[in-house]
This record gives sequence, structure tokens and C-alpha cells, in this order.
Amino acid sequence: MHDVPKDLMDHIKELEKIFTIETPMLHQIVDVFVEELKKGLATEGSTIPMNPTWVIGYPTGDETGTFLALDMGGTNLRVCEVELPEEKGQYDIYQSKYRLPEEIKCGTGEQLFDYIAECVKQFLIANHEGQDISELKELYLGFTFSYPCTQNAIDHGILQRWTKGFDIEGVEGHDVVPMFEAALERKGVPIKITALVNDTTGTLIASAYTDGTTKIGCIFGTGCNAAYMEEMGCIPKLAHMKLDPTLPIAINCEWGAFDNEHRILPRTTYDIHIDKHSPRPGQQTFEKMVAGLYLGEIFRLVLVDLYANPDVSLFKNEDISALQEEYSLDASFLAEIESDPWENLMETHALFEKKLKIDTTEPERKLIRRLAELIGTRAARLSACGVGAICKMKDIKSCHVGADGSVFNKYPNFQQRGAHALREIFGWDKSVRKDPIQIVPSEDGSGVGAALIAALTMKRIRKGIHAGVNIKRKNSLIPPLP
Ligand SMILES: Nc1ncnc2c1ncn2[C@@H]1O[C@H](COP(=O)(O)OP(=O)(O)O)[C@@H](O)[C@H]1O
Repeated sequence: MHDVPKDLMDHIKELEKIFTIETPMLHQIVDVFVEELKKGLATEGSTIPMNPTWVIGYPTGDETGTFLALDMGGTNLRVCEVELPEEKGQYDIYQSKYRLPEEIKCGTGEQLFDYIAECVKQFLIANHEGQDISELKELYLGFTFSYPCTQNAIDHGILQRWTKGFDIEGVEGHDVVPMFEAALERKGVPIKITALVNDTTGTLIASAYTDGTTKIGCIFGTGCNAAYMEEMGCIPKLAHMKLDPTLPIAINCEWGAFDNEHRILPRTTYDIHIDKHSPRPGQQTFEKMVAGLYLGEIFRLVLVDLYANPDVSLFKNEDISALQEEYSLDASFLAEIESDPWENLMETHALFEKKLKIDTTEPERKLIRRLAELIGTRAARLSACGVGAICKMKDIKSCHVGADGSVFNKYPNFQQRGAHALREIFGWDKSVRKDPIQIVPSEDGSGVGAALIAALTMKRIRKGIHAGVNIKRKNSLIPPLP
């Protein structure tokens, strides 16, 4: 970068210092992460909640039939119909995508559930032409609701708190399943919610269905989270239930809350700013450093800060009012900058001109590119710490980690950077020809995974096997404990 003026070069160095996570820090973060995962298994209400999902074991292959899945992500809403045939590992999927309007994310619970019930209705009308939808009583739905819930049974979930920028009144502290079922009833849609599923658990189950070496499911999208299969005997907080200690149960970690106490993560002033100005300050510390929702905002805050710095000549004589708008850039903006193949970063020039009406110089673009790399690399390396921590805690020596989400699938080099960090965490050198633990693109967890979990649940119900603590919920499909 010999053509970059000294003031910009100095600031690139400063940014490198604050955003780089060196190998020793990776190790320290993993160690604290393991402690916190264990605390979550031991005690209710820990920082990392380690929520039992009541998904008991992996699919065996004899789950068959047609199931619905509804995926309420942070950005989109998707309705799927999944056919599971006789052959294990196979499926057919039909789906429609709907945008979640911004105003819904800050409205009321009734508005939210009415909106998604209407999407389900429209999907059924389109996919069951000629059929009366009020007759579709035999369809069962896996509801992928990817927000931290306390689950006492698989078709039950009390929302602990909204994440990913949602702030909908009247839902936190309530069971979301009856709220959604009431909305379906209002719309005249008679389907039953068989399972409330987190996208991470769906990813774990869907990936394990087609790849038996899968041990962890991860999401790197609007938010960031993971799920894995735990033995009941390793969950002290459920010991009072006196269930078979060998019973496998999927745990939704909700690891986005890691380090809410600020013990270890090297937060920059920009991370602190994001937290302070978020709807939930003090929560989701890890997520706010790695998830898609925040990467663009971290990037934007750094540029605004440099512009205001009299010692730096960045965007001088430019109108930066578009850049000053909060959350105006998302992770795809950084992904585009990192994908620019030209030495003079001419695509980045066009991007800034089009999106922000800023005419950039080549040295400015060098700083911009380096900043995007630093933020994207930090996110991938921190994400690898979470994967490393689960593997260390469970003494997993080799496995596939099924991963999904636009950041994982579309952000350039995210996968390679994560793999590199895992090599540093586990100390694999060049003599290890194939990484024993690999994060790989998953099957469709929120669709196929949720449908598989609905199928698994129906199989257990038909066999009369109870899963979950004794709850009294009107219309619950789960039989109470004998
Ligand atoms: N091309 C892209 N590269 C990197 N990140 C992207 C890209 N497109 C979208 N994103 C980010 O991914 C997030 C959405 O994640 P996604 O997995 O698509 O949905 P959801 O989390 O709602 O299920 C957004 O925060 C957005 O910033």
C-alpha cells in the first residue's frame, strides 16, 4: 500500500490493531467460551442459555410423509411443504418466500402472528389448488422460530427476549405457539403446530439426515447461533427430571449472548456504540460482533468516525449524509467490497457512488477494502471460537459442522477464514492433510430440518413416547407424563 498517504496508512494500522484477533486471544476466548457453555448446562438463567429443545436424537430414516415448515428468520419469512419419502436422506421441497415488513418487527404480537398466518394461508391456497384449506387437518407444521425460547416440550416455547433488532410488544415471557395458533384460527387455517424449532436445531437435524458425521448446526445470518446433541446426564439443570442419562437431546446454545459480562471479547468503541444504541443494550455481546445485522453498521461507524477526525483526510469535500444514516449498510455491502477484483477497486468506487453518493479516491478505497477485510475476518474467527468451544467441551475430535445463513454462504472467504482459525485453535499444522473438524454448507435446516423435527415428533406421539416436562397447554399434541 505504498501509494496510500501516511495519515490513512497510520489509521489502517490502528484499525488492524483493534480488529485483529491473534492466535493466543483465540485460545483465551475458546477457554472462556467452554466455561460459559458448561455454566449454561448447569444453571437455569445463565448468560448462554443452553436451551433444551426436546428434539430427542437424530432422524433414523423412517420419518415419512408430508409436513409443513414455516421459517421466521430475521429478514425473511418462508413457508415450505416438505415430502419425506421412504429413502433416508431424500426429500422434496416446495416453498414460497415473503419479506418481513420492517414495521412488523416493532409492532404488536397480534400483528406479527396475523401476518405470518396470512402467509401460510396464501401458500396453502397456491399449493393446494382445488382443495378447501379448512379441511387440511392432517397437515402438521414445524415452526422455525429462531429467537431464544424456554421450551418445556417441543410444541411449546416461552420467548425469553427478542434478538436481531426485533422489539414486538406483548410476546416476551409468553408461549408463542398458542399465539400463532390463535392467528391461524382467525384466518381459518386448521393446521397444528407440532414442533417449535430453532434454525440451528433444524440445521443440525437436516445436516445429520444427509451427512452422518454432522455433530453441530450453526447459523451465520442476521444473527449467529449453534445447536448440538447433548446427553441428558450432562445437563445438571435437568437432573431433577430423572430422565435416562443416555438420552440424546438437542441443545440450542443461543451463544449470541456469550460474554455479556464483558470478560474476554476485545470490543472496540464501535462495538460498544452499537450495543448502547440497540433496542437491547447489554445483551447479545458476541452476536453484535459477528452477525450479519451488525457488520455493515460496524463498518459505517468506523468510516463516520474517521471522517470526523481532523487528522485523517477521508471523504474531504464530500457530502456524507447518506453514510450518516444508521444501519444504512448491511453485510452484503461489505461482501461486495471484498469481491471487487480490480487493483484500483473500481467496483467499490461505483458502489460508493451509487449507494452513498460519495466519490472515493483510490487510497480511500484501499482503506475501505482493508476495513471490510478486518471486520469480515474478525467475524469469521470469532465464530470459529464458538465451534471450537463446543468441540472442546464435548471432546469431539472430528466432525462436520452444518452451517447456513447468508453470511456463511455469501460473504467472500468467510468459510476459509473460519477454517484457518479452527486450525489455530486446535493446532493442526500442515502435516494434518484434511481438517478433522470442518464447517460445511448445510442442508436446508429451517425448511427440511423443521419438517424432519415435526415428523420425528409425530412418530414419537404415535408411539406414545413423551418428550418434555409435564405441561398443561390447551391443544398440546404432547401427551402428559404418566
Ligand atoms: N451477499 C451477502 N453477503 C454477506 N452477507 C449478506 C449477503 N446478503 C445478505 N447478507 C446478510 O445476511 C443477513 C440475512 O441472513 P439470512 O441468512 O439471509 O436470513 P435470516 O437470518 O433472516 O434467516 C443480513 O443481515 C444481511 O446483512
